[in-house]
Amino acid sequence: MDMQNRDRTTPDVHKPTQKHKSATGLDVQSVLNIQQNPMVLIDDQYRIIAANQAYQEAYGVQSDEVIGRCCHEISHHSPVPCHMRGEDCPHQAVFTTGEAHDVRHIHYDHQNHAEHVRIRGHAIKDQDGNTYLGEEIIRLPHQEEDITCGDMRMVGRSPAFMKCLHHIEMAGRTDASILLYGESGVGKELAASALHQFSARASEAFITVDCASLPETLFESEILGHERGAFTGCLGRKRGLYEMADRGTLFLDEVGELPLSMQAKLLRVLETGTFRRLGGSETLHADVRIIAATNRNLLEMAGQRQFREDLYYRLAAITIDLPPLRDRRDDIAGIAAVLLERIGKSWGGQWTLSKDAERCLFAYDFPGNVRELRNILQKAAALADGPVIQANHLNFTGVIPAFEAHAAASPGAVRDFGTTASVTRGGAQPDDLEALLRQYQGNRRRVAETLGVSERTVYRWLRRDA
Ligand SMILES: Nc1ncnc2c1ncn2[C@@H]1O[C@H](COP(=O)(O)OP(=O)(O)OP(=O)(O)O)[C@@H](O)[C@H]1O
Repeated sequence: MDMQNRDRTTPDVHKPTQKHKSATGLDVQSVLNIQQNPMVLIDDQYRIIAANQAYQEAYGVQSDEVIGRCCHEISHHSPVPCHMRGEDCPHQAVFTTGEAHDVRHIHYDHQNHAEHVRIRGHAIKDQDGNTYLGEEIIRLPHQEEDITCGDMRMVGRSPAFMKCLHHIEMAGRTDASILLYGESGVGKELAASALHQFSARASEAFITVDCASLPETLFESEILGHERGAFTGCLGRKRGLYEMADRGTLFLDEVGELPLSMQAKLLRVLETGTFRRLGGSETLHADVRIIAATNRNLLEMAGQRQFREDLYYRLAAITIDLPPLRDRRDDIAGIAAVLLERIGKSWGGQWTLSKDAERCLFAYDFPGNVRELRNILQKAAALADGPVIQANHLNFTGVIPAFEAHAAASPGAVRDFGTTASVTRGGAQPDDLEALLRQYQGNRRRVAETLGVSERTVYRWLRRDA
């Protein structure tokens, strides 16, 4: 907290340490001091009752400067509790359920520097039965702030993203199957890789199966492998992707695109962990953790008999939703900066965004999410005649960014491409693919219908572009 700038009008509440001491017969301060991590005790009105020595040292404050102040004022510099700003609030959780609650937050120190922290909230009772929140704050080293997957970083600081990151971190530590939900380009593959990084399998293989582009005829040989001579033209023995993921993770991307016949075969393998290579007689076993991703509602598909319900439950022990970029606009500038850094490295240049360009991006709805942001930035960097990208370098291909739309009194207006877009049946990718995706809010099925091609073809075009 910025102690210099703190709100001096905050009511001077009772000094609860004394009250608490007499109720429990213990000196709360010295009990908290045993804890090596920063720790605070908070009452049901969000007021800090006590802060341990580690907390005072970490945040450069004296305990009498924080006692009686609201926790959200101190750690978030916010006049309202964090759940009112869309965050996962340990105070709300502990006082509602009485259960311990872990979250990942961004806190601000006394110099207003943001830092990533993990918070463990515990319910603590006094002798009169009153509940308090004991909050242990685990400060994350700088390098753990963004999750790194190879040379990629999962960037974001918005409440929605922090919530999602926390779920990824927690779920990653289990060995359960995980189903990632999210629109196209939202970062599902990156999240799958982060889940693997968090798991005990991190040093083993992470194998991706692109379910949308895997031809039905090759499913068995690709997933299960084959023996020499298993089919015409098959010269050697090959291990399948499932076997290659042994002791590691198999990521089933776009699992909703799997035809029913393949779903049955996949389920059989996942249920038993055993398989036979095509043309082989030996039963083999692999220990594989499954992560799957989709942008489709698999339960709805199950209702329409397009997806096997038993496979759904096998895949979705834990489900994690990845929020679309328009629901975490505060992340746009940070992600754009990282993407421009990446573009600069691979193209040998350096680009930044002008304030106007940043505002423009902030106002845009990004139906294609982070992938679309990356494409827009690539085009802008190519168009810019200097190191600064201006608003007029950003090409939104027919979609009016919300702030311009407000001026035009037609928010979110989209150019109507109708069904007359330059249709390509199966061959080269049509020029209007991106525009159609925007028009249909990333719904690839509708784009495919409009273009008269299969969803898989649309998917393949997108992958080629990625
Ligand atoms: N939080 C993020 N920070 C930085 N880059 C990101 C983030 N999320 C996604 N990206 C980048 O955006 C691009 C698209 O991400 P990714 O392929 O993981 O999306 P997806 O949801 O799997 O898409 P699809 O559904 O089309 O397969 C990638 O280049 C990825 O590195």
